[in-house]
Amino acid sequence: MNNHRRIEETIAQFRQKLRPGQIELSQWQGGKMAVSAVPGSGKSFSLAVAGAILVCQEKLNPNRYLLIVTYTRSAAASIKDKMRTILTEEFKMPPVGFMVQTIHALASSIVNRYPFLSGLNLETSNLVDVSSNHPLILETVENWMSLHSPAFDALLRGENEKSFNYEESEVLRRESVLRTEVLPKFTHTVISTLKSSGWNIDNLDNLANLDNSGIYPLGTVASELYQEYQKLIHKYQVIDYDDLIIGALNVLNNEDARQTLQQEIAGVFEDEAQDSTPLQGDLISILAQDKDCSEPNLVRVGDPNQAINSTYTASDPFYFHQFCEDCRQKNRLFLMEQAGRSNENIINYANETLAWMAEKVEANLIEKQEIKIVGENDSQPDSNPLAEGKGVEFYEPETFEQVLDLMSERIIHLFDKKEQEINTNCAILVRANKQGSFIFQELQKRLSAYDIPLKLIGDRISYSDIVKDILGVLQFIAFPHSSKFVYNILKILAQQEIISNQDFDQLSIYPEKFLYPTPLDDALTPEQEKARKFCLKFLQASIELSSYQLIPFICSVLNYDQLALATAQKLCDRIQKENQGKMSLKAMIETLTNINNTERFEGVETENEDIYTKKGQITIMTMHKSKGLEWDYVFLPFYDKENIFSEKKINGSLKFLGKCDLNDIIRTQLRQEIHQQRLGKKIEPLSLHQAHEKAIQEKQAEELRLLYVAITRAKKLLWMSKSKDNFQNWRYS
Ligand SMILES: Nc1ncnc2c1ncn2[C@@H]1O[C@H](COP(=O)(O)OP(=O)(O)OP(=O)(O)O)[C@@H](O)[C@H]1O
Repeated sequence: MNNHRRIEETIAQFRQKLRPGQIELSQWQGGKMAVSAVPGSGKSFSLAVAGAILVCQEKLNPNRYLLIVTYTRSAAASIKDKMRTILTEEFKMPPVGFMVQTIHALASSIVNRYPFLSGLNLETSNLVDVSSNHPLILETVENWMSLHSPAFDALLRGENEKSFNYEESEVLRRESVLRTEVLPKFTHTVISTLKSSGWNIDNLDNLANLDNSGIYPLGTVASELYQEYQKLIHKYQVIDYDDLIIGALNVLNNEDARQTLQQEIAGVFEDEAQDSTPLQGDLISILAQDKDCSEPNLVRVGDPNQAINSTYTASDPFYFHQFCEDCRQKNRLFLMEQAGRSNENIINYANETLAWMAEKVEANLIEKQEIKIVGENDSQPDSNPLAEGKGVEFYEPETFEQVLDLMSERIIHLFDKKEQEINTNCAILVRANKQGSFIFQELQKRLSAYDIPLKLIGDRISYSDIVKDILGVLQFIAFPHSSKFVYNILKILAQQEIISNQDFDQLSIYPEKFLYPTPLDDALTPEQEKARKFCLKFLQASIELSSYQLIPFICSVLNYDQLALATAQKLCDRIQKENQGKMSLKAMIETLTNINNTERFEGVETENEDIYTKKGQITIMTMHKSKGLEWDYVFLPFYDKENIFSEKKINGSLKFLGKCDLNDIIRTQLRQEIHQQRLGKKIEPLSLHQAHEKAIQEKQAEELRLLYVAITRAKKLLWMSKSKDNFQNWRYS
């Protein structure tokens, strides 16, 4: 049989295994296509199959290849692996003619190829991963506050400006709240929303439009913060992740470079398209453009109901939604509705819950979709498996203690059978990390007589967090009279769950009073006293221990796990090396500040996703982390759909700003402006009240989508419970 016929036959065999939606994807030959898919329908699986078919049919090669773009490294690795296997084992072809990259790896390869056109210099600049507590953001806030702009004064005066009389301790308190709690998040939102949409620093004046919409000139605040941030980016010669995308787009402004890249790229497939930002969408659209065709060779695959990062990152499902609408009008929208992951009862429950969710929030925030079971001859092994018990179990005992008892009993029953221990896996999914550590401790006690491995996946194991924590403690030791450093250390202790979350602004305004109160000062509460004792413990250690022992001591107080301790040890070695063996407090702070400000950190990731889903193991992790994964049994012990609609309480220290969360307001207002600009429409900016209402809806919808993601991870059993004394206040922590 000749090679061509063999390939055609293999393609035909593959297509027989595909489901509706997957087939159309595998038949794609050019132009725009949108695929909206339900959870577990095989998005990554079919992208890999369709990709391999295209590579073989079009004889793609390193000079003209298919580009597949994803948003996480693990997804990229998994698709790459699948495509290699299909090409080599099924098609007996070399694994070439395609490239799978995360969007940032793609941007960086373009910038590296055309450094002069990008406007960036990756050789001399460090790449920084900016979050709201990154030093660049904190310095931006600090610099802006020291400008004393009228916009800052408006925030300081707060909602009831007439009753504010600039009394010293209240000014200090409000400044501290703005500096530590409000402005870092606000700044991060502004920067990431504006930069990721390509809002140029030259047209910041347009932001003043927003100022008509409420008591605070938020547009002016946003514009001033953006300028301060950009000054720092240039001062420190660093590049953030949005700069990378902007750099790649700069390259594509050059006609020669653009045409070269477009000629190389036969088409672009995008996975998880609901997670993209406007400029990321622009980048792939331009790369996918074919010179002979009016529209790009672009396939975007996603699930609008799995958009779970859009209220705290710049990713915005609005654009995938628009793309789908555009394709729908041209009959180029396809649905992947069949999913073989879960038992039918779980699927029915997920569908009912989604329909209920769609009723609860505004249209477009929840996509009405229905998961269908796969056909009889489906090729997925053990598709829509038999249920364990009823498949869906729901408990509502009086107390959370009873929830823990019920959950332990169920787990013991499930894992008691020897065979199952090896062949099945299980996850307990929680909303917040500290719920996870609490459950972990409680289950350890209850399951101690059984040999059932429990694995707690925490979120705080990244290298950059460790650097920040140690630096924060050392800065406090060096400057215990600084309100800022006292505040930081209290935050670090609370994050590590060593002390409880309290009003840290109040404690840190006058550090001396807090650390060394006199009998005339107000007595501290037991929780405040505990926080004070930990601070003093660090100060005491700095006197009693040698500087070589200080970092290990800090790590032991912060309860670091083995992985974090190993990282801390590496840091000590690095500090020693950079300071010719000297480990003075000053040297440690300088080195760590430098690392923290300018370096890009790869977390210490010895863990890959396989350890989350290991057979015979019970994994405890957040719902956010569970996206893309699946387990035989899934437990949701904090399940409470109604609770999502209870209004989030405003922290007492923030009350002077009114009922609205300024971070949510600015995100909503900016997004509306950006959406309008992109659609070429112009409407009045949202008022403060409208933006507040809209932000609440968006947050609730995202909480619902998160719950939907968690529900759809289960294959054979979905176990849910809510107790009358549920930990309501844990939900948003
Ligand atoms: N046509 C098919 N034939 C055989 N197996 C399939 C088929 N489609 C999907 N699968 C299998 O279904 C499972 C789920 O696929 P995949 O992980 O790609 O789903 P997904 O849509 O990305 O899920 P999620 O949205 O929940 O992340 C995988 O084990 C995959 O191999």
